This record gives sequence, C-alpha cells and structure tokens, in this order.
Amino acid sequence: MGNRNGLTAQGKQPLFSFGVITDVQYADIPDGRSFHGVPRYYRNSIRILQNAIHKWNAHQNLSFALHLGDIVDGHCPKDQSLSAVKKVVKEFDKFNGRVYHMIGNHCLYNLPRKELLPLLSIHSDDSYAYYDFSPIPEYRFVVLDGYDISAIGWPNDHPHTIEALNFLNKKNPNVDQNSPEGLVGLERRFLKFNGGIGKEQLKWLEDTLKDASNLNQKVVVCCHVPLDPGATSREALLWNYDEVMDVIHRYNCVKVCLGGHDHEGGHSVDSHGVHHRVLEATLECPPGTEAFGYIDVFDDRLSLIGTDRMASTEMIFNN
Ligand SMILES: Nc1ccn([C@@H]2O[C@H](COP(=O)(O)OP(=O)(O)OC[C@H](O)CO)[C@@H](O)[C@H]2O)c(=O)n1
Repeated sequence: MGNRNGLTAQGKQPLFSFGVITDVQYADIPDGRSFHGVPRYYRNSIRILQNAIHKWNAHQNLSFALHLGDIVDGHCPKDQSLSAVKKVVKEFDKFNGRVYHMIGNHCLYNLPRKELLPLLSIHSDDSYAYYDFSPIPEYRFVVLDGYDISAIGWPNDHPHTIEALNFLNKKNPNVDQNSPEGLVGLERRFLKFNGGIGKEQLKWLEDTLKDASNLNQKVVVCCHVPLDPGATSREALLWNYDEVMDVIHRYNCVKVCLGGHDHEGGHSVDSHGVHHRVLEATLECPPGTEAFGYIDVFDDRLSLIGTDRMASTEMIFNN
C-alpha cells in the first residue's frame, strides 16, 4: 500500500490519509447466509480485519481508521456478545493510530448502548453516538448516529424507542417490520433494521456544519446507514435521509458522505455534487478475498484506494 515517497499517481502529496473498513460483523459461528441467501463468513471477517490492520500499519502514514459499523453479527450467541466485541476491538487496537467507530443495527442486537459505546470509545453521557473530529484544521469529520430514533438498542420505555415504534407502525403494516413486502419505491426503507436521526441530532448537525463553514473546513459525513438512494438499495436507506440531506445541502462544506450497511457497496454523486460512497462489507468476502482500503485526502478530492472487493473510487469535488 502507498508508494515510496508518499506521492500519488498524480504526483501530489495527500494532506492526510486514513484507513476504512466496514461491517466486520464477526461471530464465532459457522458460515451462514443473509435473509436473502447471500453467504456470510462470520469467522473469516476477523482475519480480513487483521490483514487490513497489517497493511494499514505497513503504510506508515495513516492518521486514523474508520469502521463504519456492525462490529459483531446479530447471530452471535448472546452470552458471547461482550467477548466478541472485545475481541474485535482488541484487533483494532493493534492499529498504530486512533480508530473511530459508529454503531450499526447488528451492534445493537448484541449489546445495549450503555455497554456498547464505552467499548467503542464513543464517550457520551446520554448514550448518543454522534460526534465530530478534525484531523487537520482544514477538514472535519461528522459521525452520525443512524439509530438515534430506533426500535433497537434503547431501553423499551425510552422516548426514542417509543417514537421509532410509532413511526414504524405508521409506515410499515407488516407483522415482521424487517420485511419491506408491499412497500413501494423509497418507502421500502421503513424497516426495523434501519433507523433515523432525531431532532436534537439534526440541530447538532446544522450547528456543526455552520461552524465548519465559518472555519472554511471541508466536511466528510459518516453514518452506518446510507444517505442517498443512488448509492444503496432502498431497503438500506436512513428513514429520514431526505431531512438530513436538506440540512447538508444548505451548506457547501460537505463534500463526501461515507456509509456501510448495504453490503454490496455503491457510489453516487447527488444533485448538489456531494459524493456518497457506501463501502463493501467485510462479512460477505469469501475466504481468499477481502474488502478494506484507505483514503487519500486532498484539497479538491478524496481518493479511495480499495483492496480486492472494495472498489477504488475517485471523489472529485465540484467546487
Ligand atoms: N426481508 C427481511 C430482511 C431481513 N430480515 C431480518 O432482519 C435482520 C437484519 O437483516 P440483515 O440482512 O442481517 O441486516 P444487515 O444490517 O446485515 O444488512 C442490511 C441489508 O443489507 C440492507 O439491505 C436479520 O435478523 C434478518 O434476518 C427479515 O426478517 N426480513
């Protein structure tokens, strides 16, 4: 990975670079399949993570790494959830740099937020999992909590569980609300394994983007659940992706949105020129294949250098 003098093929030095991987979804169980029959390799995924970290460390110039969510799988036996999360975190700890996590539905099938967030080094008094950081003054990363309004992860009597269940009951009449049967077009996103961004978080996002604009920072928004229908299947889209994108489009500072959750991955450029890159999942890589990468950051583009099943992607900003 990388080249001898740190220059890219275009001959320019990146401002900084960072590692990316998503949907490790580890569990110490035999291989299985998704609901739709796609093979899933629960044990192999941690081997891919080990290889990713080996390559990231060999690169020697990655400032940090991002895991876009779903650290363990929902099929992990519940008496092993804690040890499984700790085992994957221990692997991430071997990376010579900070790792930023976000939460996915499978994390929340295993552990309640209160237990999960400290393990992922997401420090929050109220169990919300949104935060931002700035690796260099010119760039800011905004990490969204896509399960803020969610039927999974909060205590049953939490206002956000109640809001999510009321919302789902209006939008999805199926007995199994993980099923999109009968839902049409973009309404197929109203599934229990997705979630939404609540009012407070939307306000925080708006304030953060305002601040970033004042500081002349470029912003990368990260969320486990994708934000643009062009980059994902309709069934994997954030419930209120439209409200979130309305906020994002009010500011010119957001250049790229990164996501996970939709295991095949995807890339789109939306009506405002924002790139959406949904990353290919580790879990569905057959043994002998892999999916991870690193991103070189420039003032005018992000350049994803993918390994194997993670496609390389040039994300050039429109202004
Ligand atoms: N039609 C369906 C689809 C899924 N389920 C069940 O819902 C749970 C979550 O599904 P899963 O595919 O494991 O979710 P991922 O987060 O790994 O992937 C997201 C998708 O790629 C988005 O399209 C699980 O228990 C399924 O069995 C269901 O009941 N009915």
